[in-house]
Amino acid sequence: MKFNIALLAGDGIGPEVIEQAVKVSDAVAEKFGHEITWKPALTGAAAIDAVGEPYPDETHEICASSDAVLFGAIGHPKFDNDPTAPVRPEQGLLKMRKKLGLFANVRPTFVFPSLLDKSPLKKERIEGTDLVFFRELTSGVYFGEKGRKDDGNTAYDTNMYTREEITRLARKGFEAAMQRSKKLCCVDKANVMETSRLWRETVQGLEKEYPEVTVSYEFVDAVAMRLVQWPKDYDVLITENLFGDVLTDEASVISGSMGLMPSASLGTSVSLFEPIHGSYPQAAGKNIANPMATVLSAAMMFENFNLLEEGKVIRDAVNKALAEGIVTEDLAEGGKAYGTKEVGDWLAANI
Ligand SMILES: NC(=O)c1ccc[n+]([C@@H]2O[C@H](COP(=O)([O-])OP(=O)(O)OC[C@H]3O[C@@H](n4cnc5c(N)ncnc54)[C@H](O)[C@@H]3O)[C@@H](O)[C@H]2O)c1
Ligand SMILES: CC(C)[C@H](C(=O)O)[C@@H](O)C(=O)O
Ligand SMILES: [Mg+2]
Repeated sequence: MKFNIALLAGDGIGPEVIEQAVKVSDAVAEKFGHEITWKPALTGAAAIDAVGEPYPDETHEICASSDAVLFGAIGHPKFDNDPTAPVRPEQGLLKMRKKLGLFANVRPTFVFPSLLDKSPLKKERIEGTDLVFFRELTSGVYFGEKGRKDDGNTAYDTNMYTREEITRLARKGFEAAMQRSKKLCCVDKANVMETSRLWRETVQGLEKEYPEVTVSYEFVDAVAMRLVQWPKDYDVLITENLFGDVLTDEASVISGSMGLMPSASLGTSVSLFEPIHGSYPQAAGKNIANPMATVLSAAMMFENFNLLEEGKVIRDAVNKALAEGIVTEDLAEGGKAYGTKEVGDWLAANI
């Protein structure tokens, strides 16, 4: 098959981890006889520096006309440390998600057998964990009205959801649950928030369409605790934008590192694949960031094209690297730490 893939490297470690994912994807393409044409485009702080805005129209055109988007990470301390900056890299990410209609962010959490003993969590608690978050990605408090009043001394962000936005995300969760263990957890704060009560009401209304799926409704604060205490109790979780953002970073402790967590953002047209981590500015240019989250995002990209064997060879290579200790410093624990590039080279050579 022939693919055009938009390549948005972004900031910080973005270009370094993207380079490895490209290398590994090219190795997969060569092995299976595919042809990938990469379409690099600007985003994040790099785009602000170059053209004054974080998601330029030209980048959008490239994304919208490609078969998929592979995204690194955006964000730079010069913006993080300046709350008054009028334009921010993160605005580009949100604009991109909205304009591409990427309403469902799929964030799997699973354990790697060779890392079980390295987790700060007890092995018997996490062994066998295999859960997936469906995080709503284009609405909620991220996109509601926000601003300042009282001469700048009062700030507000509005959380807002429509029944339709909840329904389309929840359906993705129900459908995934049907393919898995038929267990769905709706994570909300319905004891306090009206938006969460609409989530609960809407999901309850969908239950009759999926009679085989057992649905539980849990408050987000309790899930934050139970997720690391009894992760195996969960299978498919659906939740709003902000709760999903927070809980999925927390879930990275179960897998072993932020540098291992991939995601797929799905919507109405093109799909996007990105690690859940950020631009990790402390590591930028040092060749120490773990590229596996981005490499595994590329695996999700192949799988989304229904190229399951292609996805599997990437996963097998990552598992082999972890088992053989070909890891970056986040997983080295005093042992030998390989560079970002060396891990990428190893993975590509083992495809
Ligand atoms: N999707 C995105 O592009 C995205 C996501 C999150 C944060 N950000 C941005 O990134 C910048 C930094 O944010 P942050 O420090 O809160 O989050 P971060 O995810 O960049 O880093 C948090 C921590 O996670 C670990 N980590 C992250 N990626 C890693 C990797 N590939 N290998 C090894 N360890 C890794 C590191 O310990 C790091 O200190 C900010 O500007 C933020 O807005 C962007
Ligand atoms: C950078 C930020 C806007 C983004 C989010 O909150 O969605 C990030 O944390 C993520 O998880 O992709
Ligand atoms: Mg996040």
